[in-house]
Amino acid sequence: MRNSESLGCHRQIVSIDDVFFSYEHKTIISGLNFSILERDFVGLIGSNGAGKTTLLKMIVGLLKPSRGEIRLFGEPMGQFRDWERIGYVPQKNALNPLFPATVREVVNSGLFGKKNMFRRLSKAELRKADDALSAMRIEDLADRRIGQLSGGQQQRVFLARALINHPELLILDEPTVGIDAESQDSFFQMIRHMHQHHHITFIMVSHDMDMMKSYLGEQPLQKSGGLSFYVKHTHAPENCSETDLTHSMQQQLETIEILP
Ligand SMILES: Nc1ncnc2c1ncn2[C@@H]1O[C@H](COP(=O)(O)OP(=O)(O)OP(=O)(O)O)[C@@H](O)[C@H]1O
Repeated sequence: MRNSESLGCHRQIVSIDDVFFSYEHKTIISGLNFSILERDFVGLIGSNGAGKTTLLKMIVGLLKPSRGEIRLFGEPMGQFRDWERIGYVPQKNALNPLFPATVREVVNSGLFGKKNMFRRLSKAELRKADDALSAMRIEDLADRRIGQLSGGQQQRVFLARALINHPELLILDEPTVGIDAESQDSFFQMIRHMHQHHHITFIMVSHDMDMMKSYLGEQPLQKSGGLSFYVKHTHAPENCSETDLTHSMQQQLETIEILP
């Protein structure tokens, strides 16, 4: 784990403390320690089956560590309730063309969390949905069925869904699988822009070593089992206070406009 003395004024967004995870008797993650700081970009790399998705699922509370603790925004996972602060785009395969939901319905579903899916949306919520659609430049697809879109278009829809609550932490599990090289480039460009200008903290799993290394450096910051963590972290000015940073982040998020 990184030395907390060297962390400046950046808050810990995720801290993973001596975490183990097993499926039945097979140990997948063993004694993992890692901290993710505000505005870090963490690239998670590992071979098939190394445990990348398992780790992300633990961070978003879908799986529970067999041992050890994960804290989110300083709170133990069991007490954490602010799930709208986290956007998660799971690994996916292309949707069945018959999947009935429209793009707008999929994006809106990001607002519901654990609340009733069938309630009416308020005007403010509808505005948030419009903002997310236009940030991803998919307004013109709003009434199309998501199953009928290309892989790259579907990926934008899932990103819009994850962005609808203006998350502070965005977690992406292999977001460009099945997307052509040109669309992958523009996707990564968009992600980099969001990291640099909108101060979102990222955790991204990808098998695209070239992209990861070009943005995050040649060497991983840490290795654990089959997982390698490549990290780009931003340092705040020496004299900043936590209050200043949080305030400036809020201002950024209020005026979020994603694309360069
Ligand atoms: N529900 C499950 N029950 C039992 N074993 C599982 C389950 N889900 C995953 N595994 C196993 O756990 C290991 C880690 O899986 P995980 O999906 O985390 O790997 P990954 O690093 O994300 O791989 P990939 O790069 O292929 O997506 C694999 O060996 C997998 O077969």
